[in-house]
Amino acid sequence: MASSEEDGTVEEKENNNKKRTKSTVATAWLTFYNIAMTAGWLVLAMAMMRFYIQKGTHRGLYRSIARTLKFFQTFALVEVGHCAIGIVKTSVIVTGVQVCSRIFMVWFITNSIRQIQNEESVILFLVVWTMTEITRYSYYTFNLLRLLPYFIKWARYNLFIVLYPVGVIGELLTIYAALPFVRRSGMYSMRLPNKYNVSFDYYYCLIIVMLSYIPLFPQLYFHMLRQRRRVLHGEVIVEKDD
Ligand SMILES: CCCCCCCCCCCCC[C@@H](O)CC(=O)SCCNC(=O)CCNC(=O)[C@H](O)C(C)(C)COP(=O)(O)OP(=O)(O)OC[C@H]1O[C@@H](n2cnc3c(N)ncnc32)[C@H](O)[C@@H]1OP(=O)(O)O
Repeated sequence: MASSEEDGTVEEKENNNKKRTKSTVATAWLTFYNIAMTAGWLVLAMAMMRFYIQKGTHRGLYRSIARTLKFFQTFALVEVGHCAIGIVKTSVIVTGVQVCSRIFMVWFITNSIRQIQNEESVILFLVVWTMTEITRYSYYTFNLLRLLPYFIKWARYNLFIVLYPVGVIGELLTIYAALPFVRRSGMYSMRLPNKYNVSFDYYYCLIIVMLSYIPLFPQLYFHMLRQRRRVLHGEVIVEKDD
């Protein structure tokens, strides 16, 4: 009897130790990841400012930062993994929609269609994304290190109120500007007849993507408003599971 109780205690201790090791590894990884992402977006911010100060125009700005942007925005896919394995308490769906829509904007719109790279709307969403990500990743970093200054917390949970809709406007105007080029070039499209007997029109796909902002964006925005109430005003929010 005594020995089985002891066994139970040993097992519990082992489990607790395993959990502690896991959470130390997870915290170390997240700290490294968030520092790297803050640095990446700071590099982008500085590159954009330097370009604009030196050239006095936004023309050519996208090309000059394209590689760094593609790298850091694509690397954000790791965040979907963080949610999936449970090391951050965030919905896989909410994070997945946010990250995938950004990756789509970078790779399948801005990077693929040279003719729209100098649109003002591209600069609009780039500036907004950069401000958001510097704030967001530095918030996570300082939070993990338990050194969070109030102004970063305030910025994380207030700036999005304006930046989120402005970013969406920049993204939608960019996709809209891409439509005529996509229609004319027939890019990423498959017309019948072909050996797969499949037809796909990227032009209509982009229109569907634009329309999908109508149901999806409010969900992300209200999610952030709930997070804001929880973090800044201490409200207890019961979120539905994925
Ligand atoms: C394939 C084609 C797809 C086409 C789809 C088309 C539809 C698109 C509609 C979508 C439109 C999106 C537009 C968008 O791109 C525009 C912009 O971004 S504009 C710029 C403004 N943007 C923002 O402000 C972004 C706001 N969004 C986010 O912050 C995140 O993306 C979001 C996933 C929404 C964040 O939600 P989350 O639940 O993570 O909130 P919290 O930050 O409060 O975190 C909750 C807890 O998790 C901890 N956490 C999360 N991540 C980390 C991390 N990396 N390291 C450490 N800890 C982390 C966080 O600390 C919280 O923990 P605790 O509660 O303990 O404090």
